[in-house]
Amino acid sequence: MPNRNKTTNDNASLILVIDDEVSIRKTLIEILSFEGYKTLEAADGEQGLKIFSENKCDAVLCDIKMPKMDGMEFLSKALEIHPDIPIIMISGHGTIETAVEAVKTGAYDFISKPPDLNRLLITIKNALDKGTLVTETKVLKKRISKVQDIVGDSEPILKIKETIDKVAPTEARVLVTGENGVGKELVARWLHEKSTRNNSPLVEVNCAAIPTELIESELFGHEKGSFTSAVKQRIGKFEQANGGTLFLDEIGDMSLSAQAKVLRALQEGKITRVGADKDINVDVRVIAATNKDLLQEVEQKNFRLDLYHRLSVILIHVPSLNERRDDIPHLIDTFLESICTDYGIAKKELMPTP
Ligand SMILES: Nc1ncnc2c1ncn2[C@@H]1O[C@H](COP(=O)(O)OP(=O)(O)OP(=O)(O)O)[C@@H](O)[C@H]1O
Repeated sequence: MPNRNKTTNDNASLILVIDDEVSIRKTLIEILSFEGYKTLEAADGEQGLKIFSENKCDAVLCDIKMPKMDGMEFLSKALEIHPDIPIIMISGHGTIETAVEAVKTGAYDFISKPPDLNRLLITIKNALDKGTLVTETKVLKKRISKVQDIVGDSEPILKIKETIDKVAPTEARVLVTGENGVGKELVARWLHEKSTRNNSPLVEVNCAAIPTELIESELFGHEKGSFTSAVKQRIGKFEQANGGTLFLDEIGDMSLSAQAKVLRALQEGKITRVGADKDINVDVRVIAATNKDLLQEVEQKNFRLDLYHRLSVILIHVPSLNERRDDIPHLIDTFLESICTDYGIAKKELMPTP
């Protein structure tokens, strides 16, 4: 259990103190607790490593000379588990050179024994600030990073990647089919990313999520006053995607009247805002996706055959995981790693149930 001081709050940073000298360890714990930090303690590197790997520490203070596992060994093992958690070495007489070596290996800094209070607290504060910055940078990088990889090396996935590489740079429209969650949107994103349109926007419309009466205005925009709630002029998704790619997700759920207008936009490269009398030229590549069997929808007169032909110049079917079970371990591994990175914890391993 972490030691708690009455000024400690739940958001306080957790610091692990590893030192075999009880008096030094207790003093450090007392100072840190007094400053409002949460603390954990260990009497040697081995115990320290166990605690380190089981808890989400924010920083570590680690002595160099210790029984069982010394500070240097702890450092290299801890860096393998959590390379971003700052580790501050505590060096006694005769271990300064080793402490310098530790910093070269990856320790954040070192302080000398007996620790000077101000130097100790400043070093800890700087280390914690650095740790926070590293985590924030990682999260931000991930957020702005390009499209997530399509994970999997099953035959169908390799074939899909090959098709993406081949058709992305062309202007061909693509219809992506497959069950919910199989990665259709990911395929659409890669088609855009690898196209010459990738400096222009990829605009996404979930056709199933928009009420039928609003879909036309959503896609083509409207003029002020064209219907009761049209209080100002609005640009539609086709115009927003001009020069780029429009991803029409769940196209099988689009109303027949909207389908007719989308067909015209595809045939003529022109759209008309709802309530307007003039056409606007648009240069948009359309990628559509559906979990429905569109040809069956055509038979049932829910989907226009001419639109189907326009959209399905290239067909990419993404099979369900049930049909490509070999990809499951890769996906688990990827998601586990991504979640653990987000939470700043060591990567967990999943074992099959015995
Ligand atoms: N092969 C894959 N590699 C990596 N991530 C994947 C893969 N397949 C699916 N995902 C992830 O699963 C989630 C669902 O994928 P996505 O939205 O692309 O599926 P979808 O087929 O478009 O789903 P829906 O039919 O519900 O719109 C996303 O977070 C996506 O990144």
